[in-house]
Amino acid sequence: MKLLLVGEVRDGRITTETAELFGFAARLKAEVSMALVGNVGEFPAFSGRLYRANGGNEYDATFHKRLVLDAVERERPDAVVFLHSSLGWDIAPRVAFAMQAAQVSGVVGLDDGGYVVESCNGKMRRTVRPLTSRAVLTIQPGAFAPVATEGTPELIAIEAEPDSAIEFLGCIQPERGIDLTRAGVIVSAGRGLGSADRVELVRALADALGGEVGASRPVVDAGWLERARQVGSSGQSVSPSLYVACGISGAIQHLAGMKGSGFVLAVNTDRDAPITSVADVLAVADLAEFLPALTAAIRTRR
Ligand SMILES: Cc1cc2nc3c(=O)[nH]c(=O)nc-3n(C[C@H](O)[C@H](O)[C@H](O)COP(=O)(O)OP(=O)(O)OC[C@H]3O[C@@H](n4cnc5c(N)ncnc54)[C@H](O)[C@@H]3O)c2cc1C
Repeated sequence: MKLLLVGEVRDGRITTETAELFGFAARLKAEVSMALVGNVGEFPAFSGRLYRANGGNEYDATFHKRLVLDAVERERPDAVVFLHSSLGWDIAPRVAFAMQAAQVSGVVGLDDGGYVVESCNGKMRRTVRPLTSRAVLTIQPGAFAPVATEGTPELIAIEAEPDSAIEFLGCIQPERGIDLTRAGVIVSAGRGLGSADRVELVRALADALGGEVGASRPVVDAGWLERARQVGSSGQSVSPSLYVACGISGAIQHLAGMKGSGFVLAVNTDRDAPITSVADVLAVADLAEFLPALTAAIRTRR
């Protein structure tokens, strides 16, 4: 199987998630080439063809799509693989349409010759198989472990007319108010809290442990905590020595941001919640009872 991986460049560097594309390819034992758009100082180490275009630092869907299609034309892969990122989910359908190829979005696993994708907001999984001879895939960050690759790629320039219907006006930098990446202890709030006032239970435990408060995305979307506290693929990636997940199911997008944690305590009423796959200890309990009891026990020992 031949895969054309579409790497990503941010701030002049290849993103760390790009290595997960190689992890996906390794699981399929596929032959790989890569397309890369943007000015970078160094290239990924692998043996294969690297189709690259300088410029294109300001994202433009039409231009990027044409560059990827130029690489597709030259490489003729069985599948084009993007990350399921804001770039991937914008360009992949355009490339799939141009190739008249099936598209499978947000792949989290491989099963029996098919691709596993999540549905119902991560509560279910489906396995699908493209019926076209070629396919376009996006893979969920965090789903495939990055692999170390080596070698020197053969560089091939790709080109396209920068002919767009959209003018780039500027970027808004995200708020960088709260840096969870350096926290030694993080106590994170999940939707299982049930209501905004229960955030205080999480905050009290974080204070008792001398740690920071984190959150899953629904908690942030509900406005219970600031967006800068979100942990996960579209939030911060953290690696504290202790991570306490309170009422968090363990969706792959959340695990992507916290699986580098040292010791993981999960508090959940569901003993089969996916968070058990990364938890060192699972307390099967109602957090409304468990968190105050744990906080009080820690305070008495200090
Ligand atoms: C493109 C994309 C990017 C995303 N990025 C992120 C991201 O960066 N971070 C992120 O977190 N999510 C992200 N998500 C959302 C993600 O898919 C999940 O929907 C989300 O992580 C679920 O949050 P949760 O675990 O808090 O809620 P749920 O999945 O609803 O889980 C709630 C948990 O609480 C437990 N529970 C309920 N009541 C109690 C109680 N009283 N006591 C104890 N436990 C209880 C339940 O058993 C359940 O396991 C993203 C989704 C997409 C599509």
